[in-house]
Amino acid sequence: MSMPIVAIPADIRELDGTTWHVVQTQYVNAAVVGGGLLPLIVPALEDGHDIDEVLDRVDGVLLSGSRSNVHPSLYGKVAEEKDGPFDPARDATTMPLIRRAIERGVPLLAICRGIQELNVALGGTLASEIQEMPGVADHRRRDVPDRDVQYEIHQTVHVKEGSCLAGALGAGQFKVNSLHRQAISDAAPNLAVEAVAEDGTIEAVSVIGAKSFAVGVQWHPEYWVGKDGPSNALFKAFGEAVRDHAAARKLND
Ligand SMILES: N[C@@H](CCC(=O)NCCCC(=O)O)C(=O)O
Repeated sequence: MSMPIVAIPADIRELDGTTWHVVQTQYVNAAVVGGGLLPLIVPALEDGHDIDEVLDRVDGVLLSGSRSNVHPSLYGKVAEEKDGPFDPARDATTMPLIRRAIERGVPLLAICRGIQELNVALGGTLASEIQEMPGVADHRRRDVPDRDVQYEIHQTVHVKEGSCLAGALGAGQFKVNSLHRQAISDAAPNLAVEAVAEDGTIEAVSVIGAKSFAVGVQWHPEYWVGKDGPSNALFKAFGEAVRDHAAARKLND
C-alpha cells in the first residue's frame, strides 16, 4: 500500500518582505519518522477551502503548534492585544477542517495550538496568559536560543485510566515539554479531558464517541519523536489509525 497521506495545515508568516505558507520541520519529520506517513502541507486560506476536496485526498490530519493564537472572536471573546499574535487564515482553514474530519472519521492529532483549535472548533473556550492565573505554573517556552532547551522534557502530566491516550501511552504520569501561554478554559461538550498537569492545566483531550483517533495534546510529542517513549507511542498510534483509515478508504473506492 502506498504511504498514507497526512494533511498538515500551514501557518501564514511574513518573511523577506512576502507572505509564506509554512510548517515547522519537526512536524513534517515526526509525521514521516514517527507515523510512517507522507505529509501534505495544506495552504492557509482566509477564504477557506472546499474541505471535502482536501479530506477526499488525505488519510489523516495533523494540527501543528504555532506562536500564533486562535482568534478570541471564535470563542465569543473580544480580542485584546495580549491574545495575539493572530493567524486568521490558519483559523479559517482549521476550524472547518477539524469539524469535518471528525464527522467523516478522519484520524486527527492536534498539538499545542492544535488542541486549542480542536477545543474552539467544538465549542470550547481558551484562557490567555495562564501563568498569571493563581496557582498556575509557567508553561511558556523558555526564553533561550537553544531549541532543544526550549523543548526540554520537564513537566509532569497525569494520564487518566481508561482514556484513549492511556490506550496509546499507558495511564499514569510521565514528563513532557511545555511551550504555551494559553490553555483550554471550558472544554467543549464532546471532549473528554484525558491528561492534566500538576497545576490542573488540561494537557490532553479526546473526542467522545469519535469514529477514529481524535486526540489533542498541549505538549510537543513531535519534537523528540524517535528518542522519547511517549512521543514515539503517540505518533505510532496516530500512524496506525491513519493507515487503518487509508485501508478502509481503499476498500470503499
Ligand atoms: N500560541 C499558543 C499555542 C502554543 C504553541 O503552539 N506553541 C508552539 C511553539 C512554537 C515555537 O515557538 O517554536 C499558546 O501560546 O498557547
